[in-house]
Amino acid sequence: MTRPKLDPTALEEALEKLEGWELAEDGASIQKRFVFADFSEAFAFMTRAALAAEKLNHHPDWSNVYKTVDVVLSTHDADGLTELDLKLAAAMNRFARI
Ligand SMILES: C[C@H](O)[C@H](O)[C@H]1CNC2=NC(N)=NC(=O)C2=N1
Repeated sequence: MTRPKLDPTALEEALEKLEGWELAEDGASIQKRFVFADFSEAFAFMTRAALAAEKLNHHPDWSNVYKTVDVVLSTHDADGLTELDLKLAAAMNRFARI
């Protein structure tokens, strides 16, 4: 099911509450760099995030180098940002704090 794109005001408000997330240069995705204590912590985060992504049927574009995970979220089906990106971003912030 494709969700509607967020309007710019709703997006701005949501981003204020999502610590560390910012609008990417393309304006159609949000991004955050997570830096962990070591690779093991980074990979544990990715495992949790991957399970949450599967549950939401909404998947991150991400890369991992050692203890750093760079994440870009967008809704490819909608060519932009939807509620699903905010949900996954919030879940990732929770997992990064465990
Ligand atoms: C067919 C399947 O439901 C879709 O391709 C889903 C899968 N995961 C997805 N993930 C993301 N980030 N955006 C999508 O549009 C998307 N679509």
